[in-house]
Amino acid sequence: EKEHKGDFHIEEAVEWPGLDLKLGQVSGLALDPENNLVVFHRGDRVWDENSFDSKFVYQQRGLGPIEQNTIIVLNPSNAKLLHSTGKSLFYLPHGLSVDKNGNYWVTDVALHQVFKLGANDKEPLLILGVPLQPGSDKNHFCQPTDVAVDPITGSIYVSDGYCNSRIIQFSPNGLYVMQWGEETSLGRPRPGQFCIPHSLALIPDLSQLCVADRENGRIQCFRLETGEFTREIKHKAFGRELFAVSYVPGGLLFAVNGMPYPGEAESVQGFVMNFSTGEIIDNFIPLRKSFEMPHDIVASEDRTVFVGDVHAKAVWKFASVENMEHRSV
Ligand SMILES: O=C(N[C@@H](O)C(=O)O)c1ccccc1
Repeated sequence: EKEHKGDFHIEEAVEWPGLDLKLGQVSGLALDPENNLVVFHRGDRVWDENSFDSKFVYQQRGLGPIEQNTIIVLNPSNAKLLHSTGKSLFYLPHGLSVDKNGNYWVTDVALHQVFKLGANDKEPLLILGVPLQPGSDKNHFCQPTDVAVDPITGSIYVSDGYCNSRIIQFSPNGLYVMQWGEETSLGRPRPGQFCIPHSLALIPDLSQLCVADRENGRIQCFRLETGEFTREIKHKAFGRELFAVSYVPGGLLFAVNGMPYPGEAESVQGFVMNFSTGEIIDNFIPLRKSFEMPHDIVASEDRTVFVGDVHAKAVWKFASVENMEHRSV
């Protein structure tokens, strides 16, 4: 029995049939208001070293948008397909979140855009950014990675991105409000500096936004209203890269890291943390197959966790189990 603190322990739900869903690269996961699993995937398209030129301009626009439905909604127990949408809209899906009204919010790193889609609409309700044009002003993104909407204020937060180092806040109807963040300078990364802000976890009850600062291998959290830095969560066990974060009300923070660099000790895995102390209380890996590039993580209030992998093209489900010692008393 592996070491873990307290009585919280999760392990793969091996009855979940989501490992062979015949999806493309799985880039984003979210849970909708009915707690169904929403998956954002790339169909037959892949992001590889030929996808962009040195100025971050997408090189395969001649292929046209992905023909398959890139947003699919699954029953969280048996992975049955409930709904799908998002065909002929996207080139390289990346981030996904679902707002309290069930709208899908996504980012596309090839289009350098952010989209709001109604659950049953074909036409987007809102688009931010200029198609296929990278940039770093108020109207352009550069490979935006994720988007999150504050359920209380309706404010929109975008993590921008692979080739920018900032978080931008927009008003509920998409007007630029403010931004914060800067590139990591040489030496030790300082608060508010990013090296690929890669995933967002919005914490409405604490009015904070936490960011997976991917290549700095850390989580940084900020005040929603001001962008003021509140804290950093970083552990040696994360290794060099921290890919994604997800928060569940009640105070647990979930994360996944990256594959270890050659010779590095820290293995690729999921983490469960106590948000207020930042302490790791459990970690987890699949029983079936292995993490290759776990790219997004989403957790529900009953502590069910899903992890999507962009290289394994798989979605694992994890569930919390009673601690074995508990049962013996
Ligand atoms: O990080 C990369 N990709 C993943 O994050 C993703 O696929 O979202 C990547 C980096 C360099 C070249 C090609 C891909």
